Amino acid sequence: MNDKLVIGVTGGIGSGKSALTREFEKLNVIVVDADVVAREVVAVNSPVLTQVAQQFGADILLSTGELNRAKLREIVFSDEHKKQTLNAIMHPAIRNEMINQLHNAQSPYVILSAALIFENQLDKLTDKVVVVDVPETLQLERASSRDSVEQQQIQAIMASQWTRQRRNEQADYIVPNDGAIALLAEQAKNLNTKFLQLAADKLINVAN
Ligand SMILES: CC(C)(COP(=O)(O)OP(=O)(O)OC[C@H]1O[C@@H](n2cnc3c(N)ncnc32)[C@H](O)[C@@H]1O)[C@@H](O)C(=O)NCCC(=O)NCCS
Ligand SMILES: Nc1ncnc2c1ncn2[C@@H]1O[C@H](COP(=O)(O)OP(=O)(O)OP(=O)(O)O)[C@@H](O)[C@H]1O
Repeated sequence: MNDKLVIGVTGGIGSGKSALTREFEKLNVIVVDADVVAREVVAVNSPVLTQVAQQFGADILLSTGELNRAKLREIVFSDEHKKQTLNAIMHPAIRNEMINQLHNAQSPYVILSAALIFENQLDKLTDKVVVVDVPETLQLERASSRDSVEQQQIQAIMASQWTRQRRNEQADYIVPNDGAIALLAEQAKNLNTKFLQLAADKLINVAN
């Protein structure tokens, strides 16, 4: 993405992307988060939410006009075709808004955090990709306790994402997250030093 260094952060559901990017935010790095953008594009009365309601029926909306996320999650992760329908509506809008936010970010480099970086070829927007890596059992445990969602549903979501091995093979950097959260802070600090250098190098290369 032109002269600005973009670092992707990815990992499966519950791997700890948000936990890691919070540490980068503490170092004043701007983070564009796909899950946050995915909520922004379906704001009440937005065109994307209208399309979702047209496809999935008006009862996918709560009485407040907001998206009933739990209901849509149950529908799309038990029916591949419906998931593809939702992805086709939402992913282009998410991508456009993420590009917009990356352009506007004012920090020496910017982070793009998304579970589906490789699946959706969002790595075309990034210079390097960090994979947050945990064993699948831990992913399942952490995601289901965070969201109070049955493990079976988390397993269905995991099955719709790349495997741990495939993701790790594509990584430029791997951050293990099977230890304490404090260890993430240390890893973020070390990577930040590296990325600031890469950002400076990129600026010089673009100028020449
Ligand atoms: C189905 C929805 C409404 C469920 O909402 P809910 O609040 O329960 O989950 P949330 O949005 O916090 O997502 C939790 C995690 O599920 C995984 N996930 C979400 N959507 C997808 C998807 N289409 N394919 C694979 N994994 C997904 C990601 O790891 C994500 O971090 C929501 O996930 C959604 O709008 N999904 C489509 C948009 C999307 O693909 N978002 C992922 C970022 S690109
Ligand atoms: N090292 C850790 N030790 C204990 N709990 C952790 C650790 N890292 C993350 N968690 C917890 O695990 C859960 C999942 O982490 P987080 O929300 O950062 O994952 P994520 O990759 O952003 O997930 P998603 O793709 O679903 O958005 C959270 O409740 C978080 O507080």
